[in-house]
Parts: sequence; structure tokens; C-alpha cells
Amino acid sequence: MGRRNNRIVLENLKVIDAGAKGKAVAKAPDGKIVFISNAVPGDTATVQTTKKRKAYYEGKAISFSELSDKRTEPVCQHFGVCGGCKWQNMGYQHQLFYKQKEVENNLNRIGKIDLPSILPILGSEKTYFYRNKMEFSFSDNKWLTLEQIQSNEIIENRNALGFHIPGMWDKILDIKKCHLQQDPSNAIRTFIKNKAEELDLSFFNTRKQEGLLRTLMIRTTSTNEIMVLVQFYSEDKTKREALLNAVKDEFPEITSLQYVINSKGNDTIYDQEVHCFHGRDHIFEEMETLRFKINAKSFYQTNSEQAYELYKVTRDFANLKGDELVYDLYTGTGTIAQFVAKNAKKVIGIESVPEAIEAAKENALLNEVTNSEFYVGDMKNVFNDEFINAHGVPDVVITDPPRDGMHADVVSQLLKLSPPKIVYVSCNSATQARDLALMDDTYKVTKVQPVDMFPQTHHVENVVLLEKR
Ligand SMILES: C[S@@+](CC[C@H](N)C(=O)[O-])C[C@H]1O[C@@H](n2cnc3c(N)ncnc32)[C@H](O)[C@@H]1O
Repeated sequence: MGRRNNRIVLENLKVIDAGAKGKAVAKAPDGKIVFISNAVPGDTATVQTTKKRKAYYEGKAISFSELSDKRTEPVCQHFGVCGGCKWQNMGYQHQLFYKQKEVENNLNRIGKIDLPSILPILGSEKTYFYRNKMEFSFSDNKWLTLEQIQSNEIIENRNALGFHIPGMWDKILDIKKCHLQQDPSNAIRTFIKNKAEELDLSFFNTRKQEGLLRTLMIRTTSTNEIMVLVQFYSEDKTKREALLNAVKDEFPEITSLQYVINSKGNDTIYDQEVHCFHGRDHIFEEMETLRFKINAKSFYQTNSEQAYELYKVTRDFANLKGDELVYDLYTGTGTIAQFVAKNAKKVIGIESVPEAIEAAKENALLNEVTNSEFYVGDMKNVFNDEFINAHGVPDVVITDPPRDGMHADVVSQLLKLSPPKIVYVSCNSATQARDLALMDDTYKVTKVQPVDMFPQTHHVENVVLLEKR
């Protein structure tokens, strides 16, 4: 162990695993665990620590004496600076291995429950260009790389259109090409940046809260529809129209060109009026025989192809016969509810975002799904005895909570109702494991299927079937 700049340098650590938040894992000579960014299991790395805690260190690999055979060349020029695809330097089969392992570890270590053998993770056919939604920020305070700073070159144009540097709210990495969204996403972003500069539209400065252009959202669908939304800080009709007309003329394939004027302190558009500049105010995504109308504020799973795989697993696990009352908790825009509706007597979706419930109802009408109902509210308040008395005791519950998992009151209510089957879809197997442990006396886990929705990242979805003991 050596010391440099008051930080500990740990030399020649063998990286043995990939851990939480996608960090590589090694053991320090003093026995503590070291979580390392920028390394791959199988590497031998010298690590500079950035954080020291009682049981572990956090740090960054600064050199390697041995490179892992699990490594692969990252395709993206922004890898290592952009926080988006931290596992791009690891082969996809190895990414899948560590995702599967994370699910197994969480269910075993946190859940401490009897498990069936966990089904092999469903990998994604597309490992790049799989996202249907990207959001970029404009900034007049571009992040400079170490090379740019060291070159002493005077950089006059500090405009950027890209992503926040991890942990830095006011620094934006100027993205040249992102490998996550299909064409023409990159072409649209590049055109908008260049055109904005040509037309002299100022880029936002978050600290000073100045500048005209704030954010850009691009949504694409598997049916090749495109939505583009530009967020401005203030109204300058001449400049706004000049930019949006140029975008419309350059990309006639855009289905929906919209804008927002948002002068408040943060970028979220959810409390803002969205104006349609050209085309429709929505696009359509399709899944099997269903069509989903998506507007600028709608939630839709960001990997459409893998969402279809996830929903198929959910439907298989539910194994509906047609006479069941199904509850779809945390229904979002009601996509799972509508996906399983034709196999059920009735489906009831509950969700806290009112706009999502409006969209769920609209999509159900559009899809002629007549046996679904949707209700809005916080789950722990809505999913109560009064609601059950009014709507009936479920035969099957599908639950797909956010990363925090289910509120303890929701778990208690599930146990009280104890439907024969619960299908638990989760984007965080650690909180899922916690909830499964709470239900273990009443429910046996009979199937577990991890699904990869986000290649090149450590994130993994997991579907579990619980059957009443
Ligand atoms: C992981 S998403 C699932 C969405 C949906 N099942 C789908 O596949 O598109 C979780 C959903 O839970 C909703 N949500 C979060 N907290 C909630 C709460 N306390 N009560 C009800 N819904 C909540 C979110 O708005 C989000 O739509």
C-alpha cells in the first residue's frame, strides 16, 4: 500500500467480481473490499482510493498490470467520461453472467429464501441502439477532457449538447455520437446543435439561469415514428421558429415536433405546457396487436423489444385461464394490464401519476380492451380494504414497483388478501429480495427469470412468480 496526495494507492489488486452499481470488486491487503470504477473482473489493477469507509474502499483503476480476457474494446468515443454505458469495456456474455449473478446473490443473501433454479437471463438481441428515448441538455459550459485542458489550446466555443457528467449538475459532455438510440437520433441532435449556433441561439447556463436552449428529447418507435421536443428557457418567437422550421425541413420523417417554454429552476417538463409545432402531439408504439399512444410526458419502457420479452415472461408466469380478476399494481400507462387483459376476466390497474392513468384509459379504448379499469393514487393509500370491497379480491396480482420496491403497507395488504399467485416484476432485485422475504411464510418462489433491458449497463430486471404455500 502506498500513499499519494493523501489518498491511498493500492497496488496490483486482482479484480474478482462485479458488484453493486456496476463497480468492479477486489480485496485490499487489509482485507477490506474495494469497489473500483473503470476495471473489469480478471484485471489486475493499481487503484487510487477516493473514499474510505469502515468496511470498504471506493476507488479508480489508474493502471493495469494485467488485462482481463473478459474485456472488449468500447465502441463509443465517450466511454469512461460519459456515465451512461459503464460496462461497454466488458463482453456482452460476461455482462449477462454478472447480471444473473447479481440477481442470484440478492435473492440468496438479502432474501434468504428457498429458491428454484434461476432461469438463464434473457439477453437482448440488440446490444446497442436499443433505447427509444434519449434526453440531452444544452450548456454553454462544456466539460473539458484532461487532454483538452493539458493542451493549453484556447477553447472559445464552450457550447455542448449532451449528457451530465456523473455527479455534476452544471457540466455537460458534448456528445458526438451516442450508441444507444437508433438513427436518425444522432443526426437530429447534431443538426440542432449546429443550426442553433448558426442562428445564434444561446445555450443554457445552469448556474446563472441564462440562455435560450435548455433540453432536447428524442423518442423513436419500432414503427419508425419520431418525436422531437425542444425545451426553451424563454420565448423568442423569431429564433424559436427559425430553429424548429429548420428541423422540420431537414427531417420530414419527424412525426411530432414539439416545444416547451420553461422558465422555472429545473428542467422537468411534467408541470409544463407542451406545444405542438408540427405534426401530431403524440407517436404510436406497437406490441403484438396493441398500439400505445405516447405523448411527450408519457412513461414507456425505454427498450421496446426487451419490454415485449419482459411482458411475455410476466404473462407466462401469470398463466391466466380467462376467469381471473387480475390487479396490475404500479401499472404506469397500463401496458402490462392491456397485454394480459385478453387472458383475464378483468384487469384493474393502479398507479400514482394521473397523466399515466389518463393515457392507460385512452390506450385501453384505442385497443378496444373493454375489461380493464384504471385508478390513480399512492398505492399504500389506494390499495386498501375499501378498494377491495368495491372491486373484488384478486385471483392474481402483478406488481411492478419502482426501484424502492413495495411499501410495507402494500406488502401487508397483499399478505392479507393472499391471492393464489403474485407475479413480481422488479428493476432492483435487492428491494425485491427484501419484499420476498416478508412474504416467505405465505408464498413460495417458484420461478425466477432475469431479463436484460439495458445492455452496456449493470441494470437488470427480474420477474418472480410467487405461489401460495
Ligand atoms: C417500474 S414502473 C412500472 C410501469 C409499468 N408497469 C410498465 O411496464 O410500463 C413503476 C411505476 O410505479 C409508479 N409509482 C411509483 N410510486 C408509486 C406509488 N407510491 N403508488 C403508485 N404508483 C407508483 C410510477 O409512476 C411508475 O409508473
